[in-house]
Amino acid sequence: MFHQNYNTSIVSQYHPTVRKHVQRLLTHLLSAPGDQHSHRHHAVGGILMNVAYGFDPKSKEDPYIAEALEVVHAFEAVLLPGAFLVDRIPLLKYVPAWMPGAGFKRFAEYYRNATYSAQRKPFNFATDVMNEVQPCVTTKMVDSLPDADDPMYAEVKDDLIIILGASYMAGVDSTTGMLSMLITAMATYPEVQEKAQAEMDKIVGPGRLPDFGDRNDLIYIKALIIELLRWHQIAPFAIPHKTTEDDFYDGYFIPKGTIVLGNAWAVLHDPEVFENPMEFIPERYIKNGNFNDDLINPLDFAFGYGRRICPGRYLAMDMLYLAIASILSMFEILPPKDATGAPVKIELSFSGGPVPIPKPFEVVIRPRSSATEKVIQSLSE
Ligand code: HEM
Repeated sequence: MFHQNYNTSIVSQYHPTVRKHVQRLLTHLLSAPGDQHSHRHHAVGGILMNVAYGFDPKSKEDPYIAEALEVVHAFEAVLLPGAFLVDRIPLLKYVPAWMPGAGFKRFAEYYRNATYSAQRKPFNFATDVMNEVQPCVTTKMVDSLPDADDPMYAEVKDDLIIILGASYMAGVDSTTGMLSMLITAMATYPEVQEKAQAEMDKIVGPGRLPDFGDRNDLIYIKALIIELLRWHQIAPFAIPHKTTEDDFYDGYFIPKGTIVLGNAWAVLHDPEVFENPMEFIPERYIKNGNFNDDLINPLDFAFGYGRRICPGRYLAMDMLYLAIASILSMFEILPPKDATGAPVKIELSFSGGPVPIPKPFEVVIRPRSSATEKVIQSLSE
């Protein structure tokens, strides 16, 4: 279902939705730049909900989003190795839920219910008012469900509900996190920002927003986005995989059932391959004015591997492209200043665990000129 609805040829159908939410993001950044983190989060969440369920969660307090986020954050907590005592003392699996040490059982029970509700409510809403929501993955997939009296109906419908829920839950913090990296990189490397904006001015011009049709001509922006995925990964070890059969790799025997972690960070920061790997240098991905295909491409690592590779990667790349190109064409991003007026270096801090999400940070975002301010004002819905 995921690959069918989020594959490379389908995601262009979602461009109007991506465009609408990115434009709303720009107007929010203009009117309340101090809330930039929550604006980005809301824009990405809006796209994912819109694509999956066909409704537009305009308010940041949308109850479906609030419920889903609670589950997202619990999921990120449980991915932490050793988050629960039972990880270290497996015998605790057999004690009753009320006993000390069995907090994981109460946690699991609470979040099983919360997940059930967060997945079903938006789905039920969309299917209850099918004629009012926009065509979306739900409306399309409900049509392909078996008849209600078919013995497979309940199981297939349940799978659909879970997968639709996963699209929001897996996509929102990861994509917003990459946009946090963008803001940090731009405030830290002003010369990169200037080059990106110079390209934008040359190819797009000052009087309009960039769109998907400009993508192939924006070589520097492409290199910048690829460098962003190399510089910081949102899940540097992906999700732990388990071997399904005995294997040999590079002379090592790997028995069936081994937990394997792909270390994207090590590959993408190898000083033998990438000069100054900790620095943000989009130019490394440009050769003779074209995109440099000779270098290891982070797209092969930042979204995981094999059968479990991120199925939302094409939509993620479309969201990143339009949000990044639009923000850079309209806004200037600067580091905050201290009491003496000196720029303060942004030090990113991350939520712990295998999916390290950047925490909100202070930054200055303002329109590049009165011309870009007018373009944004003209977008008001
Ligand atoms: C820049 C943004 C994103 C990044 C960097 C990212 C990265 C990843 C990574 C590394 C994995 C683990 C893959 C593995 O274990 O091999 C993953 C899994 C997943 N991602 Fe993404 N992702 C992003 C956006 C999205 C979006 C927008 C969606 C939904 C539309 C999504 C849906 C999923 C799902 C459902 C899985 C679990 C797949 C499975 O276990 O079979 N992701 N993602």
